[in-house]
Amino acid sequence: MADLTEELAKVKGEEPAVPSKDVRVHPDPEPAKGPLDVPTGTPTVIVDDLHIVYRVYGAASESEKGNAVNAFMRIVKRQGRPQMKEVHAVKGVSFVAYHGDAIGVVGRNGSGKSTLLRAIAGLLPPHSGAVYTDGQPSLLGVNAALMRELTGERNIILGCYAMGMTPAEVREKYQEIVDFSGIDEFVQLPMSTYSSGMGARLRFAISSAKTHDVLLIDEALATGDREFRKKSEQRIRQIRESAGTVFLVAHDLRVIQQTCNRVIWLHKGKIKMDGDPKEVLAAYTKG
Ligand SMILES: Nc1ncnc2c1ncn2[C@@H]1O[C@H](COP(=O)(O)OP(=O)(O)OP(=O)(O)O)[C@@H](O)[C@H]1O
Repeated sequence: MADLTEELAKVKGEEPAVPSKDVRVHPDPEPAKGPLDVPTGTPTVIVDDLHIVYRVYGAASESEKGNAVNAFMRIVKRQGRPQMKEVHAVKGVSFVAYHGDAIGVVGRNGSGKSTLLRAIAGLLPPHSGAVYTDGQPSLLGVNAALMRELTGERNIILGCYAMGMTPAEVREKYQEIVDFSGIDEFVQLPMSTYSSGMGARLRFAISSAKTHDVLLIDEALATGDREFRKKSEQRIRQIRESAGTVFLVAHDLRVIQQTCNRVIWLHKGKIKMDGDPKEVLAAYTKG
């Protein structure tokens, strides 16, 4: 900890302030009734007829895929492979998320879940349509991008700064992050020595140490063990209770069932179902 204090003092050049609490003001006047009540607050995320299209340059089009004649003709005609392929990953998705919502996003591989989350985080521009958010959305694993060659300790400090915390807040949260991640003495070692599960746990611990308006979690809990999953679910509930909004992509439907009050089922880039977790997950598992 002495190391950390020095680090902080060096960076800021100031005396530690009284630990500050993360004070947030929400326009939602309605108090949360309980951890799993369906909220009726004000919207935090509005997705309006969103379309996301990836452009892949140099990709083979359907008609020339694996076709030796086409490849030969291209060589004869001295054509390179200038084709541009478009992947229409999200096709006209619309929904509104509210304060206190924890929304599970399910769907088969390639159905557009990660693309949707990245678009809500503002990392992908809409081809058409729009995403409106109240507050800063944070995509877990990107906003707190960690550096493999640095120690866990330094990554915690940098990750917290990257999320906009003050030195006082970093100092206040540091031990809690280490304890939550369960990486113990590994915190002093470079992240390159961590297992993927340890890295994922540290990322989740850092990202969720801050109260987020909109927290987007993409499969980040998948590599954790049972105990860590339980802790993470508890943490997600806390975020919900403080009236943040959580989006959770997970292939493990139990995690979604236990954490979310609403589920969106994406199928080939479109919403197939949006509603109560029990109903949506029952329909999804049926086929
Ligand atoms: N960077 C990219 N460039 C081109 N196409 C992409 C890119 N990322 C994703 N895609 C395509 O967009 C579609 C949706 O992908 P996406 O990763 O959002 O699906 P997903 O539901 O999250 O899948 P998974 O469950 O496998 O993680 C897929 O057809 C995928 O091939």
